[in-house]
Amino acid sequence: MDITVLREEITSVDDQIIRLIGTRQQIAGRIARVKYSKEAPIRDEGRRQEVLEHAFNRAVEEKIDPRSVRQIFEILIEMSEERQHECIGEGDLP
Ligand SMILES: C=C(O[C@@H]1C=C(C(=O)O)C=C[C@H]1O)C(=O)O
Repeated sequence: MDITVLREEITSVDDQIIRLIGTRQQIAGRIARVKYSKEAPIRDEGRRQEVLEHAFNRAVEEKIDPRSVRQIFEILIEMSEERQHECIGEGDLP
């Protein structure tokens, strides 16, 4: 198999991952508005742990390194909390 074709496959998967991250961020923005209307804090430690545990367990099932997957999800959660702060006008991104 030609490496160029395989790299095109990887690029296609990367594009899907980025699109899904965008979708996750949009949903986070909608959650921010619900929290704002209820005066609830953006960070929910219990839910964070639930998301991280779910990602870890799914990675185990998929036979991919669960610790690395967990790290990726820690970054995704940070990004979504940042987005939520932006949505309710508390962000500090430039
Ligand atoms: C999206 C939420 O807000 C925050 C972000 C989370 C996430 O990105 O998965 C999880 C918990 C919260 O700290 C939520 O509360 O569900």
